[in-house]
Amino acid sequence: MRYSALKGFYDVERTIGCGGFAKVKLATHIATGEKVAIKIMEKSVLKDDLPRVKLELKALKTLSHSHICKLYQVIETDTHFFLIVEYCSGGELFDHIVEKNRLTETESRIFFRQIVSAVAYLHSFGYAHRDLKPENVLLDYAQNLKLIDFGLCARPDGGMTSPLFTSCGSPTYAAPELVLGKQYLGPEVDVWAMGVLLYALLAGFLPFDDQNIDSLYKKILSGKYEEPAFMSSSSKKLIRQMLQVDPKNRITVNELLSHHWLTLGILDPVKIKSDDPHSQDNDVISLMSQYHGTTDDDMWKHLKRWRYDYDTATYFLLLARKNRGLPLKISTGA
Ligand SMILES: COc1cc(O)cc(Nc2ccc(C(=O)Nc3ccc4c(c3)C[NH2+]CC4)cc2)c1
Repeated sequence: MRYSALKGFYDVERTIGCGGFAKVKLATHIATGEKVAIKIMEKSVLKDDLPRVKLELKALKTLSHSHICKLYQVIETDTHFFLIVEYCSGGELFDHIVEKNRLTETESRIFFRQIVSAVAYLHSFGYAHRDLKPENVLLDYAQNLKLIDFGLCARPDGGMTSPLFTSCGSPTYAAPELVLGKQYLGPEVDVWAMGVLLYALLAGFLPFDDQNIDSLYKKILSGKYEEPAFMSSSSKKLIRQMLQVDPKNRITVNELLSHHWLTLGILDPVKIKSDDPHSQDNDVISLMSQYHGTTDDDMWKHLKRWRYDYDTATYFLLLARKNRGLPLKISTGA
């Protein structure tokens, strides 16, 4: 299908993912030649899910973290939403686990620290992801972990206190209180899902799995799962603390940050460090101001409105190129 809104700005290539009401295409940002992913959503299909898109956009525009997939540009037409985001060339963490059968405790620790850092950062803004599953955890070119798909994330008014009613996310990772449709508070749901993720990293299969949805729910509500013999006792203990049926007994994200299993071999607790969301980079600014035939000051004034338009994408993508030690260039694509 031709997307005229992208014409001249992005060369759209193959489909790399398709979820419920969205399709994700690989594309090239013409001005910089950088690869991007474009999440395409048809408004007619979205219908009453439209507020979720608005909520995700609001979240993504405030979030800037090395382990959260970056938003570059938003294009809205009468019929579509286009989210231009960071291309995670390593694909899904899930495929990485399957390929290696299961990961060692050290490999799992490295990935899990990144997940906890991203989720703690998200929670510090009062958001909960609520759909943490291996398919929503991608890898970039350097095997850094990237959280994606904040379509279900919630920022209930008044931070995390107000209960969220909508049951959402995929059942295999759904916490018991979600399965019961109980009033629940976001953060604990993410801790349960991270427990399922850590189990999948270490075991290579899921703690609760069943073809039949009712028996899957029964297993989740029982909180009983197999503890493979090859798992270390400290790993088993940590997973038990995360897969507590009663959310009140579950370990919190903050306790995870300094948990000995996570800090083993690394002195400091996991940092929720976020690279400065919108730092001013003068090399990129001067290249863009030359290209636009304007002054550095005016270019920065224009950029720091963070409109998430094509110039915002060009700025972020040139910054990404610079961080990869590549030469900076802007071309007309002609
Ligand atoms: C903020 O980031 C978001 C937000 C959102 O709502 C959805 C996404 N979705 C993405 C889905 C996939 C990719 C992606 O890059 N997928 C990808 C890349 C490379 C390969 C694969 C998938 C699979 N085969 C191996 C190679 C990027 C964003 C992001």
